[in-house]
Amino acid sequence: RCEAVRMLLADQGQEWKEDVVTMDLWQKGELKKSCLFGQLPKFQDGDLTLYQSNAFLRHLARTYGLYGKDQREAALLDMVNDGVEDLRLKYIQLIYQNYISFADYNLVELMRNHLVLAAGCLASCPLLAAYVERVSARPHLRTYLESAAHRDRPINGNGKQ
Ligand SMILES: N[C@@H](CCC(=O)N[C@@H](CS)C(=O)NCC(=O)O)C(=O)O
Repeated sequence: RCEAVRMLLADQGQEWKEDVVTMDLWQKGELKKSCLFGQLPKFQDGDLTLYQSNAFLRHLARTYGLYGKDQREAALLDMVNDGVEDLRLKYIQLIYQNYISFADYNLVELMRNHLVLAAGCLASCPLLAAYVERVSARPHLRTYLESAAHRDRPINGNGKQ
């Protein structure tokens, strides 16, 4: 949420000071209570305190002349920035809530079965091989895949593998 602000400031030749909040401190709850919407980031410019990262960007855009040349351009820039926010919300959903679907488990299971038959069978498909590795390395899944419950279970009903 802060990186676009850092990028804007860096590109405008500005310096800034950061107070990095650790998870331990945040989980104590006192800081959260002090935040206007119960969330970070918080931005301070002199005696002006802001919450909401898009408000930081707009404030800096007004400060550094990055908000278009007139009200019409400002309206168009708001529209674009709101579109970026919509995209960011989808990205956040992907990363924090919907990172893997049921189809991934199904595909990875089938690919792993092929690897049992022929360990090098994905060698000519490096993206697919890396994907299977990546999904298989998810901590809970990895624990299960390495367990006897998984390793010792026959894959095919006719015993071939
Ligand atoms: N709309 C807010 C979203 C802020 C936000 O999602 N903050 C998260 C961290 S990126 C947060 O404080 N999470 C901890 C919590 O909600 O307790 C913004 O753009 O600044």
